[in-house]
Amino acid sequence: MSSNETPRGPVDSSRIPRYAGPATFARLPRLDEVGTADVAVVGVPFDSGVSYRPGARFGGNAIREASRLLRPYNPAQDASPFALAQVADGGDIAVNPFNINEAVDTIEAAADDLLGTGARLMTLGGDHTIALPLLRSVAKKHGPVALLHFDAHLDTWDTYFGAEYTHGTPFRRAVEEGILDTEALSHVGTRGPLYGKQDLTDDEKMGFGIVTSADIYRRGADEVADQLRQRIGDRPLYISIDIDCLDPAHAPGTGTPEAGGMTSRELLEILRGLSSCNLVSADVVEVAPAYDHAEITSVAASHTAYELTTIMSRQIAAARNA
Ligand SMILES: N=C(N)NCCCC(=O)O
Ligand SMILES: [Zn+2]
Ligand SMILES: [Zn+2]
Repeated sequence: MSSNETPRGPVDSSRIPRYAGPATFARLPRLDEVGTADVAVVGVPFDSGVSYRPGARFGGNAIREASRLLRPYNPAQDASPFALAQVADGGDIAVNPFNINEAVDTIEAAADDLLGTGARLMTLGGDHTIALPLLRSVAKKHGPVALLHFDAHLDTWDTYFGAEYTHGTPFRRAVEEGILDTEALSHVGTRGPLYGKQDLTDDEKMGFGIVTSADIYRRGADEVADQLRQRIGDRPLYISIDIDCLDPAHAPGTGTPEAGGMTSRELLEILRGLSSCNLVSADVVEVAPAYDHAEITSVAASHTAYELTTIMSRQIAAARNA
């Protein structure tokens, strides 16, 4: 979008019922309707990398359906994200469910194309495997990026059944490939049983800091966000949000649930506390609607993507006006 064009916003839900018509994220226009976008919301319906319950291939569309209720003004960040920048729904990246290596390459190539247009990516998964090709693509553009990884799990394990590309291994691969800025890597919301203490030792050696879900409970969202912001500084930042960072009470619809997680309120508040960070792209993954109830998980995921989109839109507008 050039500076003198007005972004095309969502369908007006006070005129056309919000439950009518096909779902795009937040009822935004499709990317092919606007040509190019500042923020492209894209689905990646891929879940061949999961170690337990499948179904995250349906996550993106469940998030789109749940996002019909989002409204255009975000009071928590005092911003109208879809007026500040052109946000559009880029549809789904069609990937091979039977060949993980090919799928990973397809995701990277599609992300290259979208980032090449100047858009930032707000990706809706899919399982966590997809973070690796997305990070590869982002790093081609920005160099090694800071990473905030919200998840119950470390996802820095080595292999499963000898497979390198799985939803439990993307961030180890990313560190090995040198595409992350190892001065600014954090897991947030970590909890639950591990394979052994070595998991933590290995993870620390890769450069990750850990904010556990218990830390968030004890210290509060504001203090945690302050600490994360200081660590990130003005580095280009990628945020990857595995919806299982939330307690199963707040996100039952996911493949590898762990008790004792943060609330959706805590997650949203931490994100709002990061609004000044240079967020270059983000993903929300691991929504598996078959295990969901009353859209609890997909509603939480839609609001999560909305906060992330708001952060990006505010920065795009600020840069444009600078
Ligand atoms: N990325 C997610 N959601 N889970 C990873 C769990 C890996 C395991 O089964 O040990
Ligand atoms: Zn997880
Ligand atoms: Zn994960």
